[in-house]
Amino acid sequence: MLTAEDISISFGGVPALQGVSVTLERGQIRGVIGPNGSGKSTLFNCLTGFIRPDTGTVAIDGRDISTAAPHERITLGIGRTFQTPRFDPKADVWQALACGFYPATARSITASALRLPSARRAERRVETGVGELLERFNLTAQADQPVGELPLGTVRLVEVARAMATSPGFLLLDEPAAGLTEDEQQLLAGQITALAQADIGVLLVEHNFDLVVGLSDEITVLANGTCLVEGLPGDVAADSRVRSVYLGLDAEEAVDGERERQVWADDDPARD
Ligand SMILES: Nc1ncnc2c1ncn2[C@@H]1O[C@H](COP(=O)(O)OP(=O)(O)OP(=O)(O)O)[C@@H](O)[C@H]1O
Repeated sequence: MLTAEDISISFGGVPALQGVSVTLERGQIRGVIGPNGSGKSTLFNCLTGFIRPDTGTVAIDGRDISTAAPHERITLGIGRTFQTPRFDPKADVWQALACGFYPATARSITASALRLPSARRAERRVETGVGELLERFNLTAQADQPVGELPLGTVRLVEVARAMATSPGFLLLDEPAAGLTEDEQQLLAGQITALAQADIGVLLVEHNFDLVVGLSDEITVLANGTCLVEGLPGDVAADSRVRSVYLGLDAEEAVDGERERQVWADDDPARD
């Protein structure tokens, strides 16, 4: 289990997070939502090691990783994507995915230059791994296409696939649906569900409330740097505090909206 416990951090004396705790189990999808400035990205960055909280701990299966650097957390099993996908636009999909294997296959320049057996074995592992990712994420047809020429929905899939190169136990997605069309969101939702079915814990920091409600097993709602509500999607959607702080809906609208979402989720073959 990935846990963040009692995380607090201030910027210039202004609190961004105050005593926030979250857990993420393998196979679970946890949505993290909240208004702008509520602390979602800060929490994400504390989990991935880009920010060190003033107080609180981050742990995997009880092992404290609070002082581990971002690249160390990748090797410890935390994969991540970025709000704005980070790729060389000229790299093709195959090359973009191959980059994801770097933390696990780094060899010395000398070994590569001399074509030592260890370097050749590492190259073969990357080739096999990229082939598997292309297949798993239905990207084989785009393998030779430059990332910069792909639609945003496909780019985000490539990013998720790249994060899976290190076989993380936990995958943290930072606003993965931003800028996607409805169809692209559905495709992404199907892939996220499949990841959880493969026993990967997925943390979904996302503005798209409907997507989070449709996908998550549990939702954490942040407001003003604190955990406002945590619970099942239906309960969160109907919670009066969430409605007033986040949704701006009245009680009936929120409950009706949740019923509609439930029908949508039940009809969605991607969730089978
Ligand atoms: N590096 C920083 N320096 C100063 N203040 C920061 C920094 N990062 C975040 N903050 C502040 O911390 C608070 C939480 O910001 P954060 O970006 O975590 O919120 P968020 O919920 O992710 O917002 P959004 O939905 O707009 O991305 C905000 O008041 C923000 O201005």
